[in-house]
Amino acid sequence: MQHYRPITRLLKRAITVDQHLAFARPFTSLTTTANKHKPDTKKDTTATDTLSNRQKFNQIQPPIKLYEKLEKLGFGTLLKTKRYSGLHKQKARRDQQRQQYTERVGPPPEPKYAFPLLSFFAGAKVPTSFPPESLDEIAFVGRSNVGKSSLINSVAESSVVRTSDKPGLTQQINFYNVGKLFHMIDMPGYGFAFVDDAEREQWRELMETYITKRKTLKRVYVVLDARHGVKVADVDFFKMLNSKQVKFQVVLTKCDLLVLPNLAKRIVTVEDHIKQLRNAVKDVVVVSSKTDAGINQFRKEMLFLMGHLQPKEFYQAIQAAKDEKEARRAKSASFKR
Ligand SMILES: Nc1nc2c(ncn2[C@@H]2O[C@H](COP(=O)(O)OP(=O)(O)OP(=O)(O)O)[C@@H](O)[C@H]2O)c(=O)[nH]1
Ligand SMILES: [Mg+2]
Repeated sequence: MQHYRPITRLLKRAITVDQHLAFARPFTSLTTTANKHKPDTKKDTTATDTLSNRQKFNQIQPPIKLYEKLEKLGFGTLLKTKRYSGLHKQKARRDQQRQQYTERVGPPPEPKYAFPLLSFFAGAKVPTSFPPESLDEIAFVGRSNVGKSSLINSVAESSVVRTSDKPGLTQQINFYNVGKLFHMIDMPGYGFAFVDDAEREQWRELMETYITKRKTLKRVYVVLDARHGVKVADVDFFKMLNSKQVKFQVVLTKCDLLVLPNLAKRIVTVEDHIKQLRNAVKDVVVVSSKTDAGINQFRKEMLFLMGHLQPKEFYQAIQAAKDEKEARRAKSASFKR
């Protein structure tokens, strides 16, 4: 009889935790269909417990709003299949309402936001080589090979930052100057398996010192590969940032490699992970450095965060000047021919 006591206690705890989660979830989409029907029965808890992670992932029902946001950012469209017919009906209704609104007010023009020229100005392997604190800073961290360096290139429309398809390319903290507005910081990847323990510990200490001691650091972007989502190393890093009271936001990259429904489900799972962390920004950034989907919006958010977002007309004028220059060049090229 003594052997069964701890197990029963554990089971009871599992049930209360599951019930707590079911009620704490802000979206109905977060509850899997299994616990949606009967959230508070003992039988049902064991049914969800037996589901594999893949099955739980497949059962997530992201809200229509999320699909609409992703379509607008350029991550493809929802297939017109029977499976998504309910969502399509909801969408058609909302489209009609929106059309009526734009007929009255006119469509909102979204300019192309731009960063000034990106340049490398310092690299640090030890904390003593950090450059002096001057402009505000944004840092990009994440596991190796998730696409941190590519993301910096993409937002700055640059090729200054070195990238590679082999993990572990960035091995020091690199500081980049964005015009003379602010700095972007590229970090080595954490949880990298191919370096020895001593080196991994040295990188961890270096990153932790930078993140916790740097007064000019305004935001840490934790980059995740959208295909893999949150891994154990990421959870540890989230906890570290949260305990040190460092404000951070999750960026899902390589989103071009997922179909739209899976991308929406991935976002829901990531939001589920960070919702309890006080220092996490609840909005998840979704981008692809390859197709540039979501990059313009991300650029706008960063400019706003750094206090350098100009009125829309500023960017519209830059774009108009660029288009004019391009048209003139095309005209003279055709004339020469
Ligand atoms: N399809 C796709 N590939 C990407 C994207 N972003 C990065 N990659 C690829 O992912 C690989 C790794 O990119 P990096 O930017 O070097 O990754 P990192 O996180 O800086 O890696 P470490 O410096 O090793 O920590 C490269 O082959 C990139 O071309 C993306 O949005 N979509
Ligand atoms: Mg890198």
